[in-house]
Amino acid sequence: MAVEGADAVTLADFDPLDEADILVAAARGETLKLANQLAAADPDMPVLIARAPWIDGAVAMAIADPVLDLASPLKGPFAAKPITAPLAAKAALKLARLAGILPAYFVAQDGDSEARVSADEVDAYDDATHLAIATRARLPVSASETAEIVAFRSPDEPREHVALIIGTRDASPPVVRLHSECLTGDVLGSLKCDCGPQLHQALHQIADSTWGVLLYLRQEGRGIGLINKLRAYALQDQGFDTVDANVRLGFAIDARDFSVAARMLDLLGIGSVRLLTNNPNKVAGLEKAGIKVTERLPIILPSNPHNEQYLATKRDRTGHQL
Ligand SMILES: Nc1nc2c(ncn2[C@@H]2O[C@H](COP(=O)(O)OP(=O)(O)OP(=O)(O)O)[C@@H](O)[C@H]2O)c(=O)[nH]1
Ligand SMILES: [Zn+2]
Repeated sequence: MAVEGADAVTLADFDPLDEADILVAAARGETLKLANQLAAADPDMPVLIARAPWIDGAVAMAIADPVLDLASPLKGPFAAKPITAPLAAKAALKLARLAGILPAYFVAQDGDSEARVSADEVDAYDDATHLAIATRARLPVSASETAEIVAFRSPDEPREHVALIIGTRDASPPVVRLHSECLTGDVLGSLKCDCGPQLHQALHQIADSTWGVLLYLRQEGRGIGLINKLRAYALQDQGFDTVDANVRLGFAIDARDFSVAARMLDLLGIGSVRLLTNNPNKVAGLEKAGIKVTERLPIILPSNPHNEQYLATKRDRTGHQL
């Protein structure tokens, strides 16, 4: 049972004897000073924290959520236990990322479960090959009155992605922008990142070219979801940068999978692109998934006092060419 989803009633029902251990990401185990214990030494493995009598629902939430570290310094000491089902433990952490919740669970060994899912099924869930074109329509936008929108979805995944095609298609490689969803930047005009201005600049750069495509990918928060991104923002308010905030939460620095974008391009019949990005990982991700990147086009916008540090971190720690 997800720690963040438990309340007193559901937890008592799930774990009447208060003996469920707690599974967290390895990075969280490190913050909790468990990494030097043998059972928690593998940095690729989640960590199983042995349940102690003083670990109630509130303490479990403090274990799960690093944003609470300042307000409720953790008690401890915590003891790590060996993980008997490592594939299932890893799949559980991936499931948390897909669901946009904190990677922390109460673990009961036996008992009834509402649903069963295998590690393979979790892996297959976001497999980009399941994506198909659902529909397409004309969509005049401010950057181009003749744009066309194409929507994509896969049978199990509720988040649909879209492509906006601008200009007149010919045999030349289109200018392509992979834009990852950012509700705060795209919709609310957040100054903490560069997403909103990049989105509009990209649409205009595409409109100025012969033809191009903007892929709007539902990868909010670099793939960790809106609420976890806002938790990362709360950690940034405590002094951590965007990289360390993700790691403290127990996620990869960048959890996106660009094979989704490659699949969308493939379905549109596009095999080579001129990619608008400063992020070498986007180039590598597309190339690895079989799309040829003939050219990388920079997309640079002026910083503001609120995103200066964020952009510097992108340049210094995640290899962005800024
Ligand atoms: N986890 C997390 N995600 C963030 C943060 N700031 C912005 N994002 C997300 O980062 C993504 C924006 O990245 P992009 O602009 O697509 O890509 P990029 O890696 O910066 O590369 P470019 O193509 O050079 O812009 C969006 O999904 C945002 O929601 C943050 O501090 N933490
Ligand atoms: Zn943003």
